Amino acid sequence: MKTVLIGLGQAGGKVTTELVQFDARMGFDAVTGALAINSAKADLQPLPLDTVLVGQDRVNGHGVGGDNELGAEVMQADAREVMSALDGSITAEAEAIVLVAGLGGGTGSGGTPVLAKELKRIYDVPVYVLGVLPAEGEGAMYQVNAGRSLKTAAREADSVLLVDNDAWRASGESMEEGYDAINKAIAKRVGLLLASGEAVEGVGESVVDSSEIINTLRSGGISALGYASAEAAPDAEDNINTVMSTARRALLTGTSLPDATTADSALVVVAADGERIPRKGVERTRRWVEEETGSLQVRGGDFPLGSERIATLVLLGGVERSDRVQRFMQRAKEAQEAEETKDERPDPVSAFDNDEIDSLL
Ligand SMILES: Nc1nc2c(ncn2[C@@H]2O[C@H](COP(=O)(O)OP(=O)(O)OP(=O)(O)O)[C@@H](O)[C@H]2O)c(=O)[nH]1
Repeated sequence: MKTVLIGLGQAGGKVTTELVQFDARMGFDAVTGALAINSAKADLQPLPLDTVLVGQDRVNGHGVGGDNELGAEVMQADAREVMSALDGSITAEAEAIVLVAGLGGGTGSGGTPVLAKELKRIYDVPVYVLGVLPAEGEGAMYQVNAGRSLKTAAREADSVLLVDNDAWRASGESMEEGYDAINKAIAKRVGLLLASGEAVEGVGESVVDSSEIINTLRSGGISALGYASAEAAPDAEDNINTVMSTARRALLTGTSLPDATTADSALVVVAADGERIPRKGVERTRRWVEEETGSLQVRGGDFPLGSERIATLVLLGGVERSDRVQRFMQRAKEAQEAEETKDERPDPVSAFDNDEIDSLL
């Protein structure tokens, strides 16, 4: 899927850089343009990307300090400049735009829903958000920011693919130490998904294409991505169980959003040397994912690659009713209640079933 990436805030810029580098290293060519946006000049400087500094008149290049309302305001005020910087990158070949951000901070958290809304007004291609949820141990401000940003982004974008910062963190590592590894894990998984619609070797009926990713995400709301890999035998017939077991791990333990298994739709992608991919295994896995997620809209296909390993991706669309998302919204609500004496902001937990809540926009 030909994709334009836009990284917002510090986390957004770093994850976007990893994605661009992964795509180039693998020779996939799925990323057709990339831009980083921030209100903090120092965070933009090290990035090997085109950049736009927003909010200079308000924060003078120093960032918004975790204030996501200010993050939303500066993005709105500078929207025209951002849109014109993007103009050259979003060419006719682009099939999707992906906004990448940490939802717990200020610039990325506030700016992402604003920019998603602006982009949707102008472009016909889907606008997705790749949003990082704060880990459980991060402070109350991060949880509240992420709750509000997620609610608004889920409404404005076509889908918000969530990565929980607790999901791919090695045990014993601090959050800061873990960022590099988490960002690489995100880049590999999301990079493979984007490239799976770009099959480089071999074209067949069973090969996944971009429309299957788009259709899987069409249910809107929140999505999640699972991944697992294993050594593959040379004969496809011998890999049926391997495909099943990698899919099981991808969904149950290797997912970007732990415990989110109730979904409206799903896509299973099996990536490996085409000769090693068992059709029967893909089909059996597709049916298993149907049972596990309760969805009747489960697609499946191959991604032929020059690799002797089998990597299985499970993309889930419409996971907002799953326990995991509800638990996060509860966490955001509790964090907000703890601050309520200072702040009268509304309750983010009812995000998906209560219109009384104020969104960011
Ligand atoms: N996965 C990952 N998460 C990160 C990284 N850097 C920050 N975060 C998370 O993102 C959230 C903070 O967002 P940032 O991107 O740092 O904030 P910002 O958008 O730059 O906003 P301001 O600094 O307030 O202007 C927190 O939940 C962090 O845990 C990173 O490199 N990788």
